[in-house]
Amino acid sequence: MTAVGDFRMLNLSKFSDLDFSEVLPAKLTVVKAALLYSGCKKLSMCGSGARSSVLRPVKAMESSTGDVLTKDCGGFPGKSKVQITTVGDSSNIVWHKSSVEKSDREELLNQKGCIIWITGLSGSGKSTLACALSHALHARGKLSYILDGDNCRHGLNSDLSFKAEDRAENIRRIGEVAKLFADSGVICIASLISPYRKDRDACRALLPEGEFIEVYMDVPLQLCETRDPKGLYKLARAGKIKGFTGVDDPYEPPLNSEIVLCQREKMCDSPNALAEIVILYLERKGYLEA
Ligand SMILES: Nc1ncnc2c1ncn2[C@@H]1O[C@H](COP(=O)(O)OS(=O)(=O)O)[C@@H](OP(=O)(O)O)[C@H]1O
Ligand SMILES: Nc1ncnc2c1ncn2[C@@H]1O[C@H](COP(=O)(O)OP(=O)(O)O)[C@@H](O)[C@H]1O
Repeated sequence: MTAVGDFRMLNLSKFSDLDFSEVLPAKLTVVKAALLYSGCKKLSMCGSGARSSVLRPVKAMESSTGDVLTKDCGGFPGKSKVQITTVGDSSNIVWHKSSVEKSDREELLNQKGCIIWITGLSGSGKSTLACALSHALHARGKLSYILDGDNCRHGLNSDLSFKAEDRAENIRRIGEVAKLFADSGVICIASLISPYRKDRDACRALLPEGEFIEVYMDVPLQLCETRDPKGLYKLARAGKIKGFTGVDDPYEPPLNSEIVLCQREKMCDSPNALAEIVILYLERKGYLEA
């Protein structure tokens, strides 16, 4: 990391346990407050104490190509060398990097951000597992958030139908949102049918190796149909819902899921027991500590 500009480097690791409010002038107390609030022990901070009445955190940033971006998040005027790019249909855009990084947030939360992607037929127990898992993580002091396909279709994805390209867009959007949650340090639980392998794998590719954890609810269609808590299979069989997954629309089972939860008639583990399997995986992979 290259530091730029006129500033003094402060290393929080030296300050985090000390109370400077009595010995430092007011300007530096502002810095201390910003540092402590960030909770990031290795965060290097700098401020132009001599001229500014409010010290702002500044950190040098690098573009993906390695160029140093001198634009700071505190709005300092001065020369800026920025990387202007085009992504999809968005042209002339610039990636703004924050001085508080994923690792800083993870340290604050004492966990690692990741995505638990639960896939399976309607009625296979995705939402039930997502709730049990979120509850169990909460009980351990771990922050999680559920992105449920059904729920997202009430807002973010209410413009999408169940035809293949709309399902793909549904999955893409949830994947992108889940990626943001993971970057925030949260354990993001995405629970949606996501019937196509290609779409799930595209979401996996958005994250660094290991951070996308696919959980396959391996439950036979017949059992899902017997459960039918919303009566949707009955409507689909009666021809009143067209293109229902498993009935007249495809479901492509994952080939290499990190976790497969196999449920058969009269051989179903409780939702809490299934959640424990996922938690054990997270523990072993180090996701439940920073
Ligand atoms: N045609 C069709 N096929 C499958 N499911 C249907 C359909 N129409 C409505 N529903 C209801 O929508 C829920 C699935 O939404 P998802 O966003 O998870 O689906 S997908 O990932 O885009 O395939 C699904 O919820 P779950 O039962 O929780 O899976 C259904 O309640
Ligand atoms: N582990 C389980 N054992 C037995 N029944 C379950 C289990 N998980 C879920 N169920 C039941 O199956 C039905 C479908 O569960 P749900 O979580 O809504 O599935 P999905 O979100 O995949 O559609 C519900 O009636 C739920 O109570």
